[in-house]
Amino acid sequence: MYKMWTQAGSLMASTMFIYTMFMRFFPSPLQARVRRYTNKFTSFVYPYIRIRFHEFTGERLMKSEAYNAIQTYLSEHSSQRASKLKAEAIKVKDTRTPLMLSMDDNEEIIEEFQGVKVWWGSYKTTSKTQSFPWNSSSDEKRYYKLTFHKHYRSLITDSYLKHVLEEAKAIEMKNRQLKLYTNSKTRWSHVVFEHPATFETLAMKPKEKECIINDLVKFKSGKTYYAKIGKAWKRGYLLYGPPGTGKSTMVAAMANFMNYDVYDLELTAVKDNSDLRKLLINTSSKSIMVIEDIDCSLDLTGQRKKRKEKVEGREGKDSRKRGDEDDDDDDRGSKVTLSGLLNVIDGIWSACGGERIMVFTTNFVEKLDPALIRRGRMDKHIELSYCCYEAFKVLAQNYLGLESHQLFPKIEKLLEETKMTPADVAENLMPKSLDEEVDTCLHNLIQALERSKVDLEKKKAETERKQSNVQKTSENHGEGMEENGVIN
Ligand SMILES: Nc1ncnc2c1ncn2[C@@H]1O[C@H](COP(=O)(O)OP(=O)(O)OP(=O)(O)O)[C@@H](O)[C@H]1O
Repeated sequence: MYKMWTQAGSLMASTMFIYTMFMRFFPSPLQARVRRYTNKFTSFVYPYIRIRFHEFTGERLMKSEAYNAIQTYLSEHSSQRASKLKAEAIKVKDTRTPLMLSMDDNEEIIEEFQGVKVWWGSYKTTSKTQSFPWNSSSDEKRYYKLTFHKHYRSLITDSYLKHVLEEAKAIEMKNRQLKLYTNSKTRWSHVVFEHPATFETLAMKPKEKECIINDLVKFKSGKTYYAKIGKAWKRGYLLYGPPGTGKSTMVAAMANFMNYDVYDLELTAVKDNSDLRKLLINTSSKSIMVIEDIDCSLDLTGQRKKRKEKVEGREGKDSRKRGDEDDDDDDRGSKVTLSGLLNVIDGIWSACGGERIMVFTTNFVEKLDPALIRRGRMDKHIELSYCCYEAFKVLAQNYLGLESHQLFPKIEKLLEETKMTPADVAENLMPKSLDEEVDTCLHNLIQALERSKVDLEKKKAETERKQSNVQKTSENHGEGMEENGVIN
């Protein structure tokens, strides 16, 4: 054994010696020729192809997009397979972004694509840059190396690399942080969008929910379809219903489902149509543009109304209130008009990049100008209404983890007899203390529903009483007039 190691050692030393001599004393044309033959010989005995993807490319050393994509792809795939990983801590800005794990230096992973094995390795080279003898620094250059059998050259270079790039794009989309943009005058500012609402937690009839989800899915995958029919790749949704029925929650669920940024356009903060145009030009695709309470933001005569504060203490509305106060001065001279809004939506907003959703929300659909909500602008009209039994079941699951309970039939009956918004149902279901029992929460809801039923009956009786009074008065009035000979 010892003898074998000694022989191997001396063989290596001789090879190194010959190589050094060769590099030193042989003329360079001869060196090139020898290298060419060596390469040919190596590829004959070593039938694998190796491709390097360097981190920086070009003269200006731009970060290579291919390298980034491979890093993203391998970070997803290597975390299960590589034995040594390193965490890309810089990418972790909040808890929503998954920790990016990538292969450590000199690590290798093997994967199979259509039954063909490929090897990925992560390496770095260090070169010394020396401006002056006393001032030298080392330069680290990283690269990924892909190795595969030369027999599968076209499969790997055509299909596999395309697959890697596409997967990387999808992973990036999945992991990207959504942003919530809000406007002031002509500028957008943004914060990270972290609303937890999803379609699973949204309380509404399952069939209606499924219909909306299918519509969104169809829209997302409709790039070629929209191009074929010559229509801008955009879709409008009108969400209407009483306060607290989940319109804002649905916008958040849509954003999370589609993985789109949200632009919350506050029209009352925009000075005029020209500023509105500037704002809308500065929006990106893969986004949802929301105009909440459109009936309060825009007047059909072209004069803007001051936004009314409807529901105090609602999530996300406090900041808007503050925004209104800040922009009071601008409010006086603002002139965003309905036609201005329509022109911008149909013109610039449609023309600058696809994959855009526009959402209007309102409590009073009947107040809106038909031009604003006609199909083609607002393609889908969705009514969000008072809590039905099916919606209650979603809330019971969300808030109490309950699928069924003996009190459910009673609640079902009460929900049919009264009108309570999902917001109020949710509020009653929410445990008031850590140790509050599920039964107590359901009883709280039952009591609230019973109170609401009594109120509703009282209101109904009151309206009926008023109506009959009006009828009586008009009858008496009529009789009086008949007596006076007005009506013959
Ligand atoms: N359909 C729903 N599903 C789940 N939660 C809901 C639903 N509707 C309301 N909620 C709850 O009530 C709160 C208020 O709802 P939301 O702001 O979405 O109502 P809205 O219809 O937009 O009201 P407004 O018309 O006042 O803007 C939400 O934070 C959410 O917790």
